[in-house]
Amino acid sequence: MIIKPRVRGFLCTTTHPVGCAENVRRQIEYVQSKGTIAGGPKRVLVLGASTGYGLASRITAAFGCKASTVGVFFEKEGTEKKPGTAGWYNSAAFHAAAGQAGLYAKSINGDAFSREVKAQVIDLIKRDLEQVDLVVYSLAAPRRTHPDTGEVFTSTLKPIGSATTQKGVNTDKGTIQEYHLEPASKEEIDNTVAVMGGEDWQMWIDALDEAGVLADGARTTAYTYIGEKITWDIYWHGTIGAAKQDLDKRVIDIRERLAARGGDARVSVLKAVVTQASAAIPAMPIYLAILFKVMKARGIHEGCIEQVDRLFRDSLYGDASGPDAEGRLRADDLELDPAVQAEVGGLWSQIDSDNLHELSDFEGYRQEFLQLFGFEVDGVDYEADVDPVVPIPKLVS
Ligand SMILES: NC(=O)c1ccc[n+]([C@@H]2O[C@H](COP(=O)([O-])OP(=O)(O)OC[C@H]3O[C@@H](n4cnc5c(N)ncnc54)[C@H](O)[C@@H]3O)[C@@H](O)[C@H]2O)c1
Repeated sequence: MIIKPRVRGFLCTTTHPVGCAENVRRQIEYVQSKGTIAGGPKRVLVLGASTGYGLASRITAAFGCKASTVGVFFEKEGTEKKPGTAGWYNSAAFHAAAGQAGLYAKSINGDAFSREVKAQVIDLIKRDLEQVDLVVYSLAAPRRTHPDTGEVFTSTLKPIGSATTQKGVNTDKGTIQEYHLEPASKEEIDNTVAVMGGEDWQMWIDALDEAGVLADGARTTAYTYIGEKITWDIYWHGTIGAAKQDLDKRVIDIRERLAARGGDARVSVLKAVVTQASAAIPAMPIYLAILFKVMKARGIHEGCIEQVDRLFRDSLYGDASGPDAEGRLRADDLELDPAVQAEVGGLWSQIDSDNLHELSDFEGYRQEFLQLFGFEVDGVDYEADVDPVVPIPKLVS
């Protein structure tokens, strides 16, 4: 099959297995070029391990720390007629590379919010690794079925308190538009917290600890975004921000639980990057396009792998950058540099459809977006026939 990108809004409905594999190969190469992470974990569970920050975490753990990894994700396999999801192909490529490097890697494809998947993971750890030293929580999901009540919660991306009108880019047309968003209802806020807040993270740690599969000194981290004024209306002060603030509350109990045996729990703040999750957030694509322009000009542009590699080396397993006043680990320092934010703010206030390409790196954003799905990756022959059926070795069903 010859596969071309088919983009609809913030989704690309096709994927390219070879391009996805190449993305994974490059991330591995990046981490290897930085050398071994001293004192890194040896047995790691990554929840949300197939794309974005979770994939980068799995790659950093495996190829930076030589860790055995268990990955959990929710992806679709390709068929003869239809490509699978990018996370499927990324995971197939990760498993192949880990196998070649002699690194243990097994994955579970299923709903991480469910009790069944938690039990499956615990069985797998008991059988193969005994315990884990690090649990990375990197799920980003639009909905969650509650394991106790069966209730289905759907998250929304809305402001809280008052309506907001935000600049955004129509990614199909490449034009700037104003987007009006009504404030979320109490129920919408609660539902978003139920999906993206810390309850499930806490359920995971409780279940793993009760099953005795957390090693003494085990650590866990969940990822958050805070950003600055430009995105606060829709992010930190909006429904998704409410969910992220729930992580900040839950981490205290989780930390106390792990500290009893010398372990630790931290929320880690990462910068804004292009992922399937962030592409869906209003105002994020245009913010990213401007941010890319500013950070690339200063030579400080970073993607998922650069961020997570730095987080592991400097904060999670290093002491170059300790917790902030709120106890969070930070890798978003370069994005939040006041000079960077001031420049982004200046461009933001001037941007319109006519100067979009001049004042922002919209082309860079568009390319990174397509690369998430394996397209526009250098060195890949997109005219060549490709088999969309790619097995994931060591997938536990
Ligand atoms: N993208 C950003 O700019 C950014 C910035 C800072 C923090 N973060 C945070 O990083 C975390 C990961 O986000 P991302 O942007 O890498 O997202 P992503 O969409 O790239 O990855 C989401 C992962 O979750 C998995 N997943 C989704 N639903 C699942 C389910 N029900 N069961 C099992 N797995 C499931 C997917 O398979 C995938 O592996 C989130 O907490 C996000 O808020 C993202």
